[in-house]
Amino acid sequence: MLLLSFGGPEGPDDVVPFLENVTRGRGIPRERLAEVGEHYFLFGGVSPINAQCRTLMDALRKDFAEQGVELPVYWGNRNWTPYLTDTLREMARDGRRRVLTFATSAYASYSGCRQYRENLAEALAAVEAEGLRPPRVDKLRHFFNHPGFLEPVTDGVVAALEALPAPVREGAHLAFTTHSIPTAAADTSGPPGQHGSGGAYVAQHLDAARLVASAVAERTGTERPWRLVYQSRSGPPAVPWLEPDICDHLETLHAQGAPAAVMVPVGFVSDHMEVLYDLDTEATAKAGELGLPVARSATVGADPRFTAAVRELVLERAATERGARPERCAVGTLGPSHDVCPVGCCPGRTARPAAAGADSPFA
Ligand SMILES: CC1=C(CCC(=O)O)c2cc3nc(cc4[nH]c(cc5[nH]c(cc1n2)c(C)c5CCC(=O)O)c(CCC(=O)O)c4C)C(CCC(=O)O)=C3C
Ligand SMILES: [Fe+2]
Repeated sequence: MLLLSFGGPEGPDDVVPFLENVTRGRGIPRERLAEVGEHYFLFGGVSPINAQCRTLMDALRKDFAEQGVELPVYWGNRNWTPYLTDTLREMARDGRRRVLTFATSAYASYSGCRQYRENLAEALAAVEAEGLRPPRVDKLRHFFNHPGFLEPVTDGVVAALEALPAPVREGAHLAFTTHSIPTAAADTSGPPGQHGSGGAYVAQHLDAARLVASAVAERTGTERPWRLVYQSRSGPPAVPWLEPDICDHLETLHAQGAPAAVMVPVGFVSDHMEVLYDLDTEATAKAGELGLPVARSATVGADPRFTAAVRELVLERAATERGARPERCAVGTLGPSHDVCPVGCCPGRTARPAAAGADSPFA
């Protein structure tokens, strides 16, 4: 198995080269880069994401060992060490012929799916160019609607509600947040023509948020108003991105007389920089100015239910690859996502080779 993640800087000297890796060819304004660099410097130039991946990898190895699943776990990142290409080279040298990728991104979209597949294709091409035989690479289906993901998220929301002062707890609103992306990218996310405006990206987030909101209502005996909102917007101001931003939403809630809010980072699997800065620092400061009590719920991290879900997805896919028809666990209205991204799924602005999909140039 290949644990594939975003990567993040591990010290002040890493910050600028990391940001250059992330934004190469992406048309991000210089001011935005300088600003995001400051977010990292505020935390000593260290993103927690790599440590979180190490913890997740250890937890997966432990889960697999305990459940008798003999499957070596490797880890590679798209934008920082350990780089994906180095990991795939190591896997090829170790004689691995088939690689199942688990990407730490739960939802469809160019940024959350195809970009990972493009980076896999680049890495495979690099390994092949070195004279090594590239392994066949597959990718696990999206896990946003797997109960092993949603249950720990729900627990986090219940705990965050308990952290709010008792008098405002009952009336607290739930603000589900995810990474904003250009509306054009959202609209075309997922298989072509399957979802309306907002595409699979918005539809999947709405399904996950609705499921968590109703599970929280069941657990606490109180129905709370909820909304899907966005964070971490980047790109030139003239390009429309998904809105409203979490900070604007907090202002709206305050103006409407909401007594409190829980910010639920349902778009992310660990408390990385987007969560630590954009929610815990920026949005929390905004709420402080407004005098609106807020709490931020935990991400799944290495919760045992989440590692068990990954194992189930691995075994399910292995069974499918052997020609069986395993049960494909999913809750909500959308059903289990496809195993193999069809041609044209989550297109980018320019056509580039992508591995682990129906249009992969690799076997
Ligand atoms: C959908 C999505 C996810 C969730 C899915 C997934 O997890 O993959 C995600 C995750 C992450 N994004 C991250 C960091 C960054 N994302 C950036 C820029 C961008 N993200 C985008 C989208 C997403 N991003 C987009 C459309 C851009 C604009 C540029 C472009 O079109 O490519 C930039 C550049 C500066 C800026 O513009 O903000 C940075 C530094 C980190 C690491 C955090 C850490 O270090 O702890 C993580 C996990
Ligand atoms: Fe991002």
